Amino acid sequence: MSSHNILSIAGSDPSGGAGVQADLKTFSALGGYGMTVITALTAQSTTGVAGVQEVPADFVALQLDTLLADARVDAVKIGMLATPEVIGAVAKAIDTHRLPHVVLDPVMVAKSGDRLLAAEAIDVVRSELLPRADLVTPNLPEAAALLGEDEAGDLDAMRAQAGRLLDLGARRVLLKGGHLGGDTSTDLLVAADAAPQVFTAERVATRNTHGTGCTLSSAIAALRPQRPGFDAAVRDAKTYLTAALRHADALDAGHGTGPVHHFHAWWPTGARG
Ligand SMILES: Nc1ncnc2c1ncn2[C@@H]1O[C@H](COP(=O)(O)OP(=O)(O)OP(=O)(O)O)[C@@H](O)[C@H]1O
Ligand SMILES: Cc1ncc(COP(=O)(O)O)c(N)n1
Repeated sequence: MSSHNILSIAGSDPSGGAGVQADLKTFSALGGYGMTVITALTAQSTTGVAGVQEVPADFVALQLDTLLADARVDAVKIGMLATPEVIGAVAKAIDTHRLPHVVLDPVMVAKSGDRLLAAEAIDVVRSELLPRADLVTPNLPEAAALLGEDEAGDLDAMRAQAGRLLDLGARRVLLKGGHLGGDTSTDLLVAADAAPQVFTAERVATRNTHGTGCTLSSAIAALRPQRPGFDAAVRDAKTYLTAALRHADALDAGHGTGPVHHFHAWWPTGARG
């Protein structure tokens, strides 16, 4: 079988831990062929974001239309979008090119606390992108911002908020519980037409968690064309992320919150599909 083309629409992180750099490493490790449309440059390291240079929306549209006039895309991961105008360009491309398996990571704030999405753009993510995504993967602060509510503090509150995100028009929601703390890290997958599923992994004792959200969403996009449904793709993506976290301390990529390790030798060939 020919390989799958996986497109990342996201920002650039020079430190290689998040953004399109993390996405490409993930796609390759999981057997996909990676493509990118870059929405913003960041000046960023493991210690934080020094600046953001947004790409004009019409140039994001030109990147998308040029690529998609030529190449088949089998799944899409959307990350940092920066402005309402860029969100509009991406929403239009999803419709025009009928993009399949769209995984939306609604990136708002970097782990370092720096803003990666204009505050006024949250309404546009809710109205333009949530209904167009096949799966949206918010962390707890992002879910709270999309709903205009306080952050969930336990699994019951996560269930309720995930349900309200479906009410807003999302097809499927993977609400990530990484911010809850504890010995395990638990995420909740809900869909309008299926029973909720809980995915729990050991919490890896590392400070190197830069790009965990980027890695999980791009692993889901890479695996979805190789799996029968999103539940199997999410299960295996979480296994991949947990292994990448376990190997993170082998890297020496800066002095702050370091990246996870996309070292594909530990990912069994059979699991690539
Ligand atoms: N220390 C850890 N050990 C194992 N899994 C973790 C750990 N930290 C986070 N995770 C998992 O990583 C994924 C992303 O976590 P989180 O909820 O922190 O999302 P995020 O804040 O969007 O990530 P990012 O800050 O990279 O955007 C989730 O599946 C979460 O359960
Ligand atoms: C370009 C880009 N995209 C996404 C993130 C979020 O990742 P994190 O929350 O781990 O900082 C980031 N820091 N930079």
